[in-house]
Amino acid sequence: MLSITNLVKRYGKQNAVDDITFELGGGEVVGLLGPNGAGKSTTMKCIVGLLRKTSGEIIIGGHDHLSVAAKRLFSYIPETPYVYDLLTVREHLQFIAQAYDVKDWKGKAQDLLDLYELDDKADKLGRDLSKGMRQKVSICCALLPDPQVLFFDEPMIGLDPKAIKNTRQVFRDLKNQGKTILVSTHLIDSVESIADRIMILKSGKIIGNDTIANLKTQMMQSEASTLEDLFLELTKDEGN
Ligand SMILES: Nc1ncnc2c1ncn2[C@@H]1O[C@H](COP(=O)(O)OP(=O)(O)OP(=O)(O)O)[C@@H](O)[C@H]1O
Repeated sequence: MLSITNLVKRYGKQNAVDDITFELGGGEVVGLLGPNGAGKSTTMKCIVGLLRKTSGEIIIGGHDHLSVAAKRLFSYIPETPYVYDLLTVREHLQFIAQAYDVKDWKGKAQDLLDLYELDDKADKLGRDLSKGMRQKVSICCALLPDPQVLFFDEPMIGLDPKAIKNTRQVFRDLKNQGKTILVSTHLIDSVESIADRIMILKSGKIIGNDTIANLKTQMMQSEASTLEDLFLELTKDEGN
């Protein structure tokens, strides 16, 4: 469903994404882990076309990632939520529904507003929303068109505990519906229970790409007592 070949994104002399190649099969849920500055957001932004890649190929559902056909297939939840200042919460959902031609959108939008406890904020303007509320609106907008592929960049940051719990359930539901999901995070425990596979990015390179089951086997054979410890072990700098 997603195929990335030799992706490079250079800022000046620095390769923020340094020749990475990977695939996500249809229905696969993959966690993209890495320390600060590893290149997770840059990879995501290149995939969704917000940043121009330096080189490489990105194919979504058989289409070049910049084509309209590819864009119809996916939603992206950015690390920093962007909302329109002068649209209300409900108008955001209406806008997405009209842009993506979502049938019977009102009922679906209401379910999302209820799930994320935004119903009483539905008439608030974007500019008056807190960071967490913006994040919730961003997630609702991404879910409304019912895309096949979802790219979540640090989705839990800024959410309250209830919204985190709901988002975990949303992940499980999406997985059961056979959606393909790439979710970037610093926190392995936020994806441990739903991811089929974990990719570890460090200094723009993929240094680990394995199933949760295999990582757990590796964990037992090492000094690590949790996957978090194993992740820290794999990503630690030489000399530390
Ligand atoms: N606009 C930019 N100009 C120059 N360098 C950048 C720019 N954006 C990111 N970088 C650099 O690219 C590298 C990768 O950054 P990126 O934001 O993709 O990392 P990340 O893994 O998402 O980090 P975090 O977990 O902190 O969000 C970092 O070294 C960062 O300093």
